Amino acid sequence: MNTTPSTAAAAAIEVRDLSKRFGNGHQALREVNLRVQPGEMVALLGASGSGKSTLLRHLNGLHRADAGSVSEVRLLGRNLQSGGRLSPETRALRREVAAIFQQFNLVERLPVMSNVLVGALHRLPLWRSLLRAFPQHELQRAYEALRHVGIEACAWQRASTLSGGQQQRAAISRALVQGAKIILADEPIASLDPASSRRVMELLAQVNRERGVTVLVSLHQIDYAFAYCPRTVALRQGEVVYDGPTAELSEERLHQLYGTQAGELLNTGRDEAMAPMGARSPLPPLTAVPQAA
Ligand SMILES: Nc1ncnc2c1ncn2[C@@H]1O[C@H](COP(=O)(O)OP(=O)(O)OP(=O)(O)O)[C@@H](O)[C@H]1O
Repeated sequence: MNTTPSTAAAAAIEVRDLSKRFGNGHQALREVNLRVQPGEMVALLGASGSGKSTLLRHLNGLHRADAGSVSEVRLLGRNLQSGGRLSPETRALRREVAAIFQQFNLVERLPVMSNVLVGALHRLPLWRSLLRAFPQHELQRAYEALRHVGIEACAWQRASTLSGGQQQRAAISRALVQGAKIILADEPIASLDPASSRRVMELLAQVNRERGVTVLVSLHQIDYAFAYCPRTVALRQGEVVYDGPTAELSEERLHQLYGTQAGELLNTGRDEAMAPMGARSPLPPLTAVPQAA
């Protein structure tokens, strides 16, 4: 993937001068500027509390920037919010964006299949979406998406019964069914074991590679960024302190950028992130999952 932004095409994600001070006075983001081109897979790296979740939430309108500021967030060339106000396009734009956020991922009491079919709701006429009357081809698409991520056997289980890794895979199938052009994933591998982490990252990378979906994924540790994301944007105390090729983020550089916090981003199992997928066969191509119209 290209890591050098070109100015010609509309960016998938464009953030200008984004600042956020919460009601308690805490400044979580400071004049963040970011441009992500369509088809990029970018890691958003930072120690705990550096503003990763806050930034991602601004990108789907869950948070609004400081009122009256000059901030602007544009997705796919369209305005999502500016000056702390959501644009009338927000709703339409949310259909193009899949958010894989831990707290809001799945409706736990509903079956996995119902959660995945939520991705298709925006394509249905009102009466069908009110009655949750999904046409056969949408059911088929949802089933194929679950099959692709390897959890079709769980289709009719309550979402609450899935493991953490399976829940993330269900959320990725929902993104496939939605036909999202952008995936925002907020620490999708936090608290997963290495094998599940690799599986989730491989799936995100595959959707990026084969469907051209732009992926912005927040990560606590650099290892998985090295393995899967050509570009890294690093935050420290709400500021972008690095934006460039992940390969150039050496351990020494991280120490320069983060000082004592660098240990939080390093350590861990680079070997685990880089390890081959083991005896399991590689992921089949995504062609089995029909594209959303
Ligand atoms: N609603 C809120 N009200 C007040 N402060 C908040 C709110 N949400 C986040 N913060 C603060 O803003 C800062 C950035 O938080 P954020 O959750 O974005 O960090 P993060 O990089 O995602 O951290 P982690 O890796 O631990 O998830 C933190 O200091 C946090 O306590």
